Amino acid sequence: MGTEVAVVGAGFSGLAAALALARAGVRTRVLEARDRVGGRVLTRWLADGTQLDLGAQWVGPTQDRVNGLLARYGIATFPSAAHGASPVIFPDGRHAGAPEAAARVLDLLDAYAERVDPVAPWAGAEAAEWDRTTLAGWLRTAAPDPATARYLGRLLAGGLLAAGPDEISVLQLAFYLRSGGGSRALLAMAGGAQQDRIVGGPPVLAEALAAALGPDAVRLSTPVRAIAQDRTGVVVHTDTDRVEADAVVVAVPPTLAGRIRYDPPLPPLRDALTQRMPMGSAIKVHAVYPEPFWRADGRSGVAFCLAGPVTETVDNSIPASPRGVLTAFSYGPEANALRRMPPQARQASLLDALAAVVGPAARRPEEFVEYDWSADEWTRGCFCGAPTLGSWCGYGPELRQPVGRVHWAGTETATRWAGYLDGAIEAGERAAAEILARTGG
Ligand SMILES: Cc1cc2nc3c(=O)[nH]c(=O)nc-3n(C[C@H](O)[C@H](O)[C@H](O)COP(=O)(O)OP(=O)(O)OC[C@H]3O[C@@H](n4cnc5c(N)ncnc54)[C@H](O)[C@@H]3O)c2cc1C
Repeated sequence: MGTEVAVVGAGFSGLAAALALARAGVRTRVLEARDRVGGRVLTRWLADGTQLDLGAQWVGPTQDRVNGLLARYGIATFPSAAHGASPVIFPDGRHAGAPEAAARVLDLLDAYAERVDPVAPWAGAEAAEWDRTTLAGWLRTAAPDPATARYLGRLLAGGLLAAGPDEISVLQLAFYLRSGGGSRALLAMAGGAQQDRIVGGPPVLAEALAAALGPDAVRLSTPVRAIAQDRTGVVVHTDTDRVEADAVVVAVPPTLAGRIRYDPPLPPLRDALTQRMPMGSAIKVHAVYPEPFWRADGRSGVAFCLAGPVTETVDNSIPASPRGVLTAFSYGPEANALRRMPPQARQASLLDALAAVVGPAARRPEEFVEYDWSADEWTRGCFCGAPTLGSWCGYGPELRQPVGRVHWAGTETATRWAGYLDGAIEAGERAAAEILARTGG
């Protein structure tokens, strides 16, 4: 009998790992807690066929892995909508351009990113200092004025990592910029990570990957509770079953990997890492209107807000539907404040924020759809997990280091486009390659 590998999690990372192993002739069994594949992607359809992507939604240039898979399975994309002005909205309600000095500070951060090794961010000469410096603290001296500091704090900590600028280190940000190819690649719509959307939504690709694995390769509604290993193999325990294998790929965010029981227990530094990579905190809501009325006023619906519960809005209407979809993102402390509100007050606060972007008609959507990934047992936050202050240097080397027969995947372990669908695929393929290298596959 040949090698057999169990994969925990049927997100893009677990599916990519399983496919790479299956292609090399390795028998795989994917165990997925939810009753669906795809993980942090979820598309909901309104009765008239309007597509609402509640999780990941964009792909862009240089994301070669995800774009390659879309091409392989014949799944089309369409450009994100942005017709008209895309202002920054200041706390006094003024619509204007981004603070002028922001570009210079971004250049400086991009230069920092160039000095980070995406495989070993903890290893650089400045790593320790950057790892203990918060983005907010750094901006207090690097940005020439408070408005620029506020703008960049919300843009970078919020927009990229769904956190507050007090919560992330300069090293984590520099790593993230490096991993995605620089601030412009990460932040731009056209030419950047927000360029395109997927016809049918990202779950279509996850379902294509699962189908390529063949029937019965993925077991849904099967949370993995424990992983035991010894000299001869691993045993993966679910609520009802035990799966024996030669190795296991754990393709879930580190914080969820820490909720699985291990026998023998994880080494101290690896377990400590799982305690120090909390998920980001984002709330993504969709307000749906009979049409994208803001376009008639010359507004794109794309805006960046310097105050209030919403940091970013985008026009998420799709070409195939006449309806207008405005999507708002709230991050970090602002998202947490929203969670503390009763649902009606939360909705009113979010619609007020949309009204500040496109006018009072925003307060009367036909549909209002929110999804909070922090409330989801099998994700517990988004967009991804990130090391807390000091943790890259303290525990980074444990991130991808296998523990015996247990290998680690998930977008958090990627070196390129970490935090994204593309990074999830890289990570899965890398974990598969580790196993193949060790089994001579
Ligand atoms: C709101 C939002 C917006 C985003 N926007 C974008 C975007 O526009 N573009 C982009 O590229 N990325 C985006 N992302 C990030 C992207 O979704 C993730 O990087 C990617 O989906 C991560 O894939 P993964 O396989 O590493 O992890 P996951 O998708 O989290 O997969 C892990 C899987 O493991 C399962 N699981 C967890 N614990 C267990 C267990 N104990 N036993 C069995 N199964 C378990 C989970 O159910 C899940 O299916 C976004 C994410 C969110 C939530």
